[in-house]
Amino acid sequence: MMSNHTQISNSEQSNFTSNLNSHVKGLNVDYYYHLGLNSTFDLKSNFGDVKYVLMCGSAVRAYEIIQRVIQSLKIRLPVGQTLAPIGKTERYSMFKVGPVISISHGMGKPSASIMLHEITKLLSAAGVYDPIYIRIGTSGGVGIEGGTVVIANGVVNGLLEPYHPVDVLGKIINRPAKVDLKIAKEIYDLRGDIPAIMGTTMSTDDFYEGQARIDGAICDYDMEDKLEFLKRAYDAGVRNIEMEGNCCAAFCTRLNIHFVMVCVAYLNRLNGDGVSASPQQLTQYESNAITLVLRYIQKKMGLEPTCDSQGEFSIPHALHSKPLDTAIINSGIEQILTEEEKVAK
Ligand SMILES: O=P(O)(O)O[C@@H]1C[C@H](O)[C@@H](CO)O1
Ligand SMILES: O=c1cc[nH]c(=O)[nH]1
Repeated sequence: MMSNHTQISNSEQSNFTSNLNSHVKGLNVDYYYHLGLNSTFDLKSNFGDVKYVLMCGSAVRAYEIIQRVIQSLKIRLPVGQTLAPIGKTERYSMFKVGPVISISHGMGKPSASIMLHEITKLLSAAGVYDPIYIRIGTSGGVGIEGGTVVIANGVVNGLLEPYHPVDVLGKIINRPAKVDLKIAKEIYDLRGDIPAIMGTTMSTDDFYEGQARIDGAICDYDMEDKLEFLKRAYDAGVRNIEMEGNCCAAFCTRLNIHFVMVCVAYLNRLNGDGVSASPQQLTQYESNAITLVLRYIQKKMGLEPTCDSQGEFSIPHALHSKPLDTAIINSGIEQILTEEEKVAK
């Protein structure tokens, strides 16, 4: 069932800079404080060629994504150079190769919103004209199986409304949250062997009560209430639930920036709440969403799509999950052993 909230936003080419806060233009120095950068850096030569801004919650995934970008766009780093995050990394991790930025936004809308303000001002100062922002996330599926990628054709908040409410000067502004349907459809058409659907994504303010889980530390409803809500969401077109999409969509809609969201489902929330898939499975699930986006970028850059659904690079599982019994203290330095290393010992 298609969403009631399916909407098209954004023109073919968008000069988002003309929509930007005019106060910023009057600043001597603009500080992108949480990125650890400011407008006195040579932004034009370092960021002027950016076209794609890939966003995700986790810093580890941002690194994985940029590694996969390097491979799929066949970019060769200058000999002797390795990839390093740009700016400071306490809050976000940002990487750039060619026309692609991969940046983490942390968990939840407040964190995502700060990153969006700062990266967008930075790109504007760098002279970037028409960027495409793509959130590559994880989510809980509603009526779909783990591993299925949902390309959002609409975004709603936890009240099932197609807005992102923002508190400004003591009042709530309900900003419309739209996705670029043309790009979303183009990505969907590249799904090939990857299980993918288009559907509405619900963005909540919380992982537990906000997503109708019954396994949080607080829960004032029962299983029947939970399923009633999830079924109501399903009937409204919702196919997955995450925590940043409506904020990103509303931000981009307000500035006329192309925005799409590609989130893999970790589980079917109609069957349970706990994320019980193995680290290997979760890596593969995340890879599905990354692969789809890389296929799109390859196509736009006139390259043969080379990404198979297994991914060409994956995070060592040890980075995803560090079982307690594999952590040892060695001369004061904590080491995490992989299964292979344990066997070797
Ligand atoms: O991009 P990620 O995987 O961080 O997106 C979802 C929404 C929350 O940030 C987080 C909750 O587990 O995952
Ligand atoms: O159920 C889930 C899984 C990942 N991220 C979410 O926000 N919810």
